[in-house]
Amino acid sequence: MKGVLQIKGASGREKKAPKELESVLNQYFGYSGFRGKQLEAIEAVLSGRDCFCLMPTGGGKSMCYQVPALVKTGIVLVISPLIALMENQVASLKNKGIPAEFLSSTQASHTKQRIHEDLDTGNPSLKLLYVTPELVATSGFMAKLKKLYNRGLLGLVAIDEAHCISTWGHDFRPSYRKLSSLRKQFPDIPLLALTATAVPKVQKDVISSLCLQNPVILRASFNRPNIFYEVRYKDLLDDVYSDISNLLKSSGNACSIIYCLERAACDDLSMHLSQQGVSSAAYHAGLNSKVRSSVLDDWLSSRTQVVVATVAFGMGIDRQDVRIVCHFNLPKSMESFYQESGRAGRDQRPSRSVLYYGLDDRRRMEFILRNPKINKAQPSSSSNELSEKALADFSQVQPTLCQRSCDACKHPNLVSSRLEELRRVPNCRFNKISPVFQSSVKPAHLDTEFWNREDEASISAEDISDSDDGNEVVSNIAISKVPAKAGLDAKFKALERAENAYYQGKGQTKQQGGGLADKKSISQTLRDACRKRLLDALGQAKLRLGNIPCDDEASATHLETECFKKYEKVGKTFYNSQIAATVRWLSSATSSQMHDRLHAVIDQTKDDGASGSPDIVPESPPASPKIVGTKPGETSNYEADVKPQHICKLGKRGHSDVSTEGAAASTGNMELPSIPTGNMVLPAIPTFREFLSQKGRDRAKSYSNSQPSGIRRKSSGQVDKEETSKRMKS
Ligand SMILES: Nc1ncnc2c1ncn2[C@@H]1O[C@H](COP(=O)(O)OP(=O)(O)OP(=O)(O)O)[C@@H](O)[C@H]1O
Ligand SMILES: [Mg+2]
Repeated sequence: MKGVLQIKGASGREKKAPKELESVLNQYFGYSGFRGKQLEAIEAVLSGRDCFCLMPTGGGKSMCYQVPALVKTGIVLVISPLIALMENQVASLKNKGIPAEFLSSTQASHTKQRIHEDLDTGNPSLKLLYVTPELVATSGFMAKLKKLYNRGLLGLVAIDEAHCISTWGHDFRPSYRKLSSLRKQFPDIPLLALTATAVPKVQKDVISSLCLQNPVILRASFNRPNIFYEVRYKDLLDDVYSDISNLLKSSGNACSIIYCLERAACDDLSMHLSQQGVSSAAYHAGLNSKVRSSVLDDWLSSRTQVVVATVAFGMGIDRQDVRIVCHFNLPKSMESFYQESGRAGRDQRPSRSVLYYGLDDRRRMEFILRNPKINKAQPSSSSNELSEKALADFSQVQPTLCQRSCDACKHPNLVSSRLEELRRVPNCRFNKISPVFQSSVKPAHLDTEFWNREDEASISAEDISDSDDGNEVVSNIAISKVPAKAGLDAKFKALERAENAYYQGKGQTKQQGGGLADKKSISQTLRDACRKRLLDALGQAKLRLGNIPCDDEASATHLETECFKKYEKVGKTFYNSQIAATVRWLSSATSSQMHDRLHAVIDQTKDDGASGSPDIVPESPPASPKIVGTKPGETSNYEADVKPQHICKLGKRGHSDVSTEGAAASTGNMELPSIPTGNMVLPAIPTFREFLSQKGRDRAKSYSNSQPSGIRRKSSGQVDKEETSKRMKS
């Protein structure tokens, strides 16, 4: 050891000047300064206070107890849920010359003995001891801790991944419950609870379950600005395996993790990737520990580029330069998604999260979450409640605007058109549900590992343009840049380029310059027309939903003003798109969503019976992400099933925006067939592609597109009804 600072004095309060702490950080870890809430957490525990520290994945929570271990008298006991996590941290600390060990069933008995002997001495050399919650629960080990405590040698107890104590958390571990006695057992030793969970309910639960006393509560920002979030739609891809292998190849050997729901899918995908020349290996609990260990070693040392794994891989894996995290299947909750995707870019460098969204996957996940027998970790007594909770968590995998740190915000129209395609493509498939969701399917077939770490424990239309005139450019895309026969992909690519150019070039400059070319401005005539359009859609919605106590005119004005305020500086292209998105939203919103979005108008109607005015649109949206989606137990009709979802990170503004739903937007006033929803016939909204077609027809009369949508798709070579039905049969 490089000479741990020798502290004289009792183990309770040992305050250190920030400068001193920084020098320890620098000396042992080579970092120049503290991140996030590290310093506050360290100071809290050094002053003898309990502390609840919430920092994002990769935020540096470990440092909150590692630095105190170097400046505090006695041992820091770290309770950690995974052996692999402990192994990693201990190895890394030892490399830095810091005396650390872990105790677990996997340790050789002579190693355990040596550790115990050291603990028994009057002056243990150990500074950090990592243990599992299971071990802490044993009377033998508790007796040992008591001895240490009585001798003034227990300096701090850190509970890592503390959300595991909460049944509301995404990683509940029953053994964590036993940690509730720590506060009583060691009354004057600071307890430090660390987690990256973003759910307030879980946070409260952690604090109360651990009986933290008057804790210092620290919450760092959860934004991960270096991660770009993107969703790809399986149902729109010809070959998802090729797509994923191209993604990985184009990243140039970047270190990556792909998460799959099932073990077999890991093996299968890994094999495909290897065949395509991508260095990959599968990792899941079905492999023996030797194999898993060697897969992990190879990946950590860059001999393998990609690990294709179930969730058994990851918690605590500290590889800083993971550039891509893919979800081959939907994660089970927003929290899980945040945690798993958060394994990318721990070095703060630009990284990607790519989620492959499949409609079958969604149904599959809902099935699993509803089925307590598969959901192994659920205590039987509360399985229904937890199933509902799990489904509610899953439904949170929903839109939230993040201001261009995700595909929906950076390429709204691209996402819009894809979502639109998705909504229309697999119509027939929705009616013939994938066999796995039929009641005859036996849960046992699902070899999933998404829930817990048992194995480890036992062990958007006018559109964005690159010219001043959105219409012109969109037409150009439709006519010249992308030939009529070009594949959908080529169109998407062209759109992507146009969107990029918009943001990189004039679009932004203009925005910053504070002026819009006249042709981009939103005229009063346009606004009136849009308001009328919204009014019609609102009328339809009220017919469908019944009693919504809002004044139609006021509500339409309210919604139109929302769209206008949002895009007045950007121009009519975005504005139109947003209006179309809102029309779409009206065609599928539930009563509660309507109440949510129109609450200002509804309240006003209730209060004074008067119509609302545009000015009642709140400038600041609600502080917490709003869930916009199918609630558990809600209808699973066509609209609900294909309800577009995409994942955004928690926004920089810390709020969601209902209009993100508008990522499914399209525009134009073309005649299109209506979309049946239940007993209702809803107003049809043209797809973006249809919009392109319309524009092309108007401009050059060369982009004939008057056939029904199914035939057009076939000509585009992307989606073929016959093909779809063939796929269904096979
Ligand atoms: N102050 C700092 N400056 C630079 N890098 C840091 C700093 N503190 C920690 N790190 C590094 O950041 C990486 C992530 O740290 P750590 O594993 O503690 O994150 P975490 O918050 O525990 O994440 P997770 O929730 O995934 O466990 C580590 O490699 C760590 O060395
Ligand atoms: Mg950690």
